Amino acid sequence: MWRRVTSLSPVMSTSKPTSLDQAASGFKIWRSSFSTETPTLVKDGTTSFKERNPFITFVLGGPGSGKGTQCQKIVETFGFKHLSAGELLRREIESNSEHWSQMLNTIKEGRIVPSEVTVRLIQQEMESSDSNKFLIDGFPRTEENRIAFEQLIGLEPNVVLFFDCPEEEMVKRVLNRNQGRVDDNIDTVKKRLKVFEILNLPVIDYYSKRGKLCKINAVGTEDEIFEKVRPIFSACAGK
Ligand SMILES: Nc1ncnc2c1ncn2[C@@H]1O[C@H](COP(=O)(O)OP(=O)(O)OP(=O)(O)O)[C@@H](O)[C@H]1O
Ligand SMILES: O=c1ccn([C@@H]2O[C@H](COP(=O)(O)O)[C@@H](O)[C@H]2O)c(=O)[nH]1
Ligand SMILES: [Mg+2]
Repeated sequence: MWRRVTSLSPVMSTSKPTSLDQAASGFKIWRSSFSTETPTLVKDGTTSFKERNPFITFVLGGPGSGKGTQCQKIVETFGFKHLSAGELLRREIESNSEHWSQMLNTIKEGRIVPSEVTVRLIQQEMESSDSNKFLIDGFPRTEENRIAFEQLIGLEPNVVLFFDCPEEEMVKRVLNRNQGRVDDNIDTVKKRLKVFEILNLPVIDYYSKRGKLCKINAVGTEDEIFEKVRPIFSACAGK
């Protein structure tokens, strides 16, 4: 059972990534079910997921920066499998899965769902996919997310895209999105922007230092932005 342990504001003043992430979710996690050992991840009885040597792209950026829009174009042009972490969580909520109400509240408040939950959902989707090229959109949101992915999946991303967009533009896009999302309102957007700045920017910084970051100016039309994305994948796809 998840239990509310803190409010958002004290979270913002602490600097420890692990407790930050847990507190950002607003819930205590059932740590007992969390193993840090790399699982065998056997897909068909013979090949582990890791042995498939998948090409993994993390797609990061603030709320409304255009991650989903650009992922769609990458899928159409380069045939990747698109996994939106937020979408996977929304699907869990819609299917009334265990903890759906905690997930819904977390999303309404712009906080972060525990890593274990999100990584398991991503893992299931990757393992059951026929594709070997993945766009993981909106994940990792925190340093703890990043570490949990590396430990559970046993892999790092090949490339990390970062859609860099001014806050004013992101707010405008989110408020005009009109897709009925519970977090597309000004109060939640303000919280999501804060969470992005405090928890997600350190992840972006980490990948920048590892030489994996492709920073893209996300201002312009959707097509203009895609023309900056295209060369990143053309190099490996021959298109
Ligand atoms: N370059 C652009 N110019 C104007 N509007 C855009 C652009 N790219 C996307 N949009 C629109 O902005 C909204 C947000 O885009 P999108 O859903 O792709 O963002 P996102 O980064 O996935 O956001 P979130 O993190 O909230 O899921 C959508 O309504 C989309 O149609
Ligand atoms: O790894 C993740 C991804 C998302 N969330 C929660 O979902 C919402 C919406 O995510 P989008 O990527 O914008 O669709 C996000 O604000 C978080 O509350 C998450 O917890 N962990
Ligand atoms: Mg999105």
